Amino acid sequence: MIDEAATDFSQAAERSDLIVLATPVRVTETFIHKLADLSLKEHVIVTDVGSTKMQIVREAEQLTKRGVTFIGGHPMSGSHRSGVGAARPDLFQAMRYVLTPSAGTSSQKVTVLKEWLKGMEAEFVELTPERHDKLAATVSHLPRVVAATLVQQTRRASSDHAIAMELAAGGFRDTTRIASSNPPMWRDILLHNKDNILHLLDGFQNKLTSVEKMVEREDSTEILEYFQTIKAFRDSFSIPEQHANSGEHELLVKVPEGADAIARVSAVLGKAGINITAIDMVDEESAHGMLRIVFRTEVDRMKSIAHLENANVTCILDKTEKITVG
Ligand SMILES: NC(=O)C1=CN([C@@H]2O[C@H](COP(=O)(O)OP(=O)(O)OC[C@H]3O[C@@H](n4cnc5c(N)ncnc54)[C@H](O)[C@@H]3O)[C@@H](O)[C@H]2O)C=CC1
Ligand SMILES: O=C(O)C(=O)Cc1ccc(O)cc1
Repeated sequence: MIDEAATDFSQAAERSDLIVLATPVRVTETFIHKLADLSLKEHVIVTDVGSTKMQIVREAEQLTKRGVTFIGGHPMSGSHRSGVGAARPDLFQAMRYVLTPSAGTSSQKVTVLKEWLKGMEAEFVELTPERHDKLAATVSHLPRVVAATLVQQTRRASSDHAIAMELAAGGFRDTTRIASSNPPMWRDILLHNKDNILHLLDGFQNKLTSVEKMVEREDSTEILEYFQTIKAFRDSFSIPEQHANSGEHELLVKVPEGADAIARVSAVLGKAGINITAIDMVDEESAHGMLRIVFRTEVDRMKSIAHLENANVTCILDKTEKITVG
């Protein structure tokens, strides 16, 4: 993935034709600030992939004032995972990629940037930073807060009833996957998009209150209408599914402390000719680490369970699988 690495940001930036800032959004602001003091190449394009745009584009005005082209960007795809291990060649395929060129940005520079990014096979869409932040708050930022709060609520039940999480089914998993997202990244997003998020939270709380009231009233007609109207809207659009996001072909394996789990499990699956999309430890701090293996297909996942069963690997598959290996 990396042909040549550099540890000195300033030196690398001054040699670059394209600079893509891919850090948490508040860190991105500090890098933009640093770039403003450097002697960048005349034709350089600076862009970013941050989940918020207004504050970043505002910060980048110091670059534009110096004649440096900055075009804000936000690929609308990713996952709850972070780090290079979460990368996939098709992660952005057919997904929307928002660009926020300013009024003064030359369309030729936008074309050059799209040319650089074309290998991602994303669908570009141009928005103002304001519109982007408002819409991102609705479809991405508020859902994170809701998922996190849902998990927080469930945590209380699980501390009173150990069996609670064993009862959680696919619905809980689908609704809360994003609660496992990268905390520093989301802290920064909430702080950057504060006003839009606060506004939505206000509306959301009102909606919860209406649900509360109709349940209190035991208003069966209203409750039915509520679910019907929402279902009709949700069924009216489809969201392209990325395997990396679905979590459907994911296997969680509990491994004992100190085990060279990744190597051993990879060896078994490699010998069986099963491709692994990603493999990593998800709970390195607990005595029993949790190994997450992501497969491209459900067939690969099922085959893997069988191969792990047959192999002498001392690990216990996640409780929901009810299978013991070794
Ligand atoms: N994860 C996702 O699904 C998506 C993320 N984004 C945005 O992309 C950006 C990057 O997110 P990810 O790639 O997911 O995160 P990541 O955690 O995988 O990568 C962030 C990188 O920033 C580096 N970093 C953090 N603080 C730093 C600092 N002070 N100085 C230098 N480097 C620092 C980290 O070492 C890491 O390599 C964020 O702005 C996020 O809002 C946009 C679309 C999707
Ligand atoms: O995990 C998911 O499904 C996502 O929605 C990924 C994502 C995270 C942050 C963004 O700014 C855009 C997309």
